[in-house]
Amino acid sequence: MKAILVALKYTTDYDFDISIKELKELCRACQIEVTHIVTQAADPNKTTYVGIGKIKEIRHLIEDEDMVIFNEELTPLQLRNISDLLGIEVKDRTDLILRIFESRARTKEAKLQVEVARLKYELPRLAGAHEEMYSQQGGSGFRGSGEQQIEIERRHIRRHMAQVYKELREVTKERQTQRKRRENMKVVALVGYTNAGKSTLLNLFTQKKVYSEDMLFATLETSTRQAVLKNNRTILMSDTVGFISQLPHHLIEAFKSTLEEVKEADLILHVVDASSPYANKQIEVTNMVLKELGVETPMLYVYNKCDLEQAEFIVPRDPYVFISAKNNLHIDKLEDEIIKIIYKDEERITLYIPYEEGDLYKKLIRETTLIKEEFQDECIAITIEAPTYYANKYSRYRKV
Ligand SMILES: Nc1nc2c(ncn2[C@@H]2O[C@H](COP(=O)(O)OP(=O)(O)OP(=O)(O)O)[C@@H](O)[C@H]2O)c(=O)[nH]1
Ligand SMILES: [Mg+2]
Repeated sequence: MKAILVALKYTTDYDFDISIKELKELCRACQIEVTHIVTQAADPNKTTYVGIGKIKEIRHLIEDEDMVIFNEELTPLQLRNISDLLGIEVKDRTDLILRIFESRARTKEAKLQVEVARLKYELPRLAGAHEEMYSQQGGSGFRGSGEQQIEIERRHIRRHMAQVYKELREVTKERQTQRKRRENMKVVALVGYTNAGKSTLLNLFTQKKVYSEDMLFATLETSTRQAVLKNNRTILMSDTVGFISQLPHHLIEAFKSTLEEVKEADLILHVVDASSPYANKQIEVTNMVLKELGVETPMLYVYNKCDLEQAEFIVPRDPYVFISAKNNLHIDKLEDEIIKIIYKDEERITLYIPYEEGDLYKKLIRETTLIKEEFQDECIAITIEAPTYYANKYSRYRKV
């Protein structure tokens, strides 16, 4: 499929460049070939987004393209007017992002979340499409029945939406109960701009395959895996959907429940593509979305792709590490930092476990960090780093 892209340049040049580059990436992810990029330095026009002169210019450009794609979410009015004027399919940035999410969603929850976002986007745009259709068919005479038809469709969508919401609530509840069974394990969430390298890092830690690709939004679901750190502690690591500037609001809403896990994590690894010329901006966008979600979890900045040259001057934000997930560089240092942060509230205790209580010994080894063990006559003396409440819970083992 081929498309002409249309963008307004009314913010600073810098943001404009990022956003055009991303729109092209979004097209690539949708297998759409870009033939022209039409820009205009102006504020958005209420009725046609770009000026009417630009619309004419676009109309002249159209040859064998299938659609014209606008760089921002168009209002229902703009969408209808532009479609009328151009006589070709008109899409916007939100529609592209929704499409990508639709094609990538795998779990039931992600599918339902995207469906909610899609329905919310479509509902107010329904009228536009139909009015156009009916006016083409027979002019004003059909108007009455056309409006009736729209009302029927609207009601249908609303009913469907209520059904999807209900299903979504059930699925979310199910996942939340599963999450409660995570024992004593610490949870580390990978968060960051799309294509930063989150899935690559998760793979490295868990040695299991999570889909990773040089493409926007390769990951849509929060996939959680166990990883064993070098202090032998098992943690849970979750991968999340990548962020992007101008992420449609409906999508943030829809994905809120998935991102709830980020809120409850013990640590966020904010993965940054340090080779991107837009690294600083991408950090800001990600932090803004997190703020909107009310996330206050401790954060460690992970500047990834340090094997490549830095395209932008980066003043690292504390605390931070520079790594390369793909080339396994400085992962040791990253692990040290993770351990330092997530186990900071633990204390060192020595317990004397009688040989008969081998199961307790195994449990403690699994749940805590073993510092030293000594096989004595009647018991094993273990020095461990464990949550502070362990001292109380196992007080009877603190003396021989
Ligand atoms: N050069 C280099 N490339 C890397 C590094 N880490 C990841 N990549 C590449 O960056 C691309 C994106 O990696 P992913 O792990 O899929 O990124 P992501 O953050 O999960 O992306 P989304 O799922 O879209 O949010 C892939 O082509 C990786 O091979 C690195 O350290 N160096
Ligand atoms: Mg990913």
